[in-house]
Amino acid sequence: MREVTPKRIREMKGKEKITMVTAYDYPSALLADKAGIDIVFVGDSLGMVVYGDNNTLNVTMEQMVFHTRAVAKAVKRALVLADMPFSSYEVSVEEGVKNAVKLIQAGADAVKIEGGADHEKLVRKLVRMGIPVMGHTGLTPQRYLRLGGYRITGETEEEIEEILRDAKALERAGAFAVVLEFVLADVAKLVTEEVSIPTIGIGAGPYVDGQVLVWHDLLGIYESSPPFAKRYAELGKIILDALGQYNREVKSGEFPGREHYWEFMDKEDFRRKAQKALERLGDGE
Ligand SMILES: Nc1nc(=O)c2c([nH]1)NC[C@@H]1CN(c3ccc(C(=O)N[C@@H](CCC(=O)O)C(=O)O)cc3)CN21
Ligand SMILES: CC(C)C(=O)C(=O)O
Ligand SMILES: [Mg+2]
Repeated sequence: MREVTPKRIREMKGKEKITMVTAYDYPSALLADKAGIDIVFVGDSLGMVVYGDNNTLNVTMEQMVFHTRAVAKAVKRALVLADMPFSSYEVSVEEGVKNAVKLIQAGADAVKIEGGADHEKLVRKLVRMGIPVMGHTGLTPQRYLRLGGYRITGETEEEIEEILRDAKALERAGAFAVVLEFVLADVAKLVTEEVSIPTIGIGAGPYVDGQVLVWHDLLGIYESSPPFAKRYAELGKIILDALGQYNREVKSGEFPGREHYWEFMDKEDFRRKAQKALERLGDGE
């Protein structure tokens, strides 16, 4: 059992802000855990930032299982959370349960689903069988086609009602937290006051119980980050500079330098051995 548990996350509401960041591979997860992040999250955003799609709809259970395994091997302290991908839980509660189990068996401590009120039965079932669940409302990227793109939510009475209904349904069904994505800050504040479980915002302002960002946005290695993401570094630029320098040094002969290769000290010794080796090859023909 890792140090940060769903119970601990629940207890942080109103006391200490919850930090969450995505990670999709072993070295990244190692760093996120070392930095003291509370929740290391294998998001289905990997379909976009790792696999190059322009939405998250093609992400498969197989991909989520493989990336979750790599991340779970690295994390010692943080809670490991895995996204349920599009179509892995909508068809039936049975299928949702089977797929959630696959992510848990890959090393996740909890799973996240998009929506709330529509999945109350699934959430209740998972929680009763011992799988902690995080919900997700506001902008739900798996509804990309119906939404016609990614935009802010919570502007109309109907949307505010829908977001509140989702959050309350998740609370009732036993979810341990809920993500509020791209929600007007006033609405996120209202939801945070209305439910007893922590709210974790992304593009939802400061009046929430925690924040989540996508790895590639935070570190500056993705060209089309959402407008609400803060870039804490420009790793893309650093990587580009390093690769450019490598390319130039190989072309010019500067790399490999003397410290990066090994050679015979005694050239006569080498000449004799090489001669023997060449002769033996000749015999075999
Ligand atoms: N790299 C990355 N970061 C994210 O935060 C993220 C993903 N990917 N993929 C899954 C979802 C999708 N999210 C997004 C993506 C784009 C916008 C965005 O750029 N909105 C624009 C308008 C875009 C449009 O017109 O389609 C805006 O200015 O509001 C918002 C949320 C958040 N999530
Ligand atoms: C944007 C976050 C909350 C997410 O669901 C993801 O990264 O997949
Ligand atoms: Mg997601």
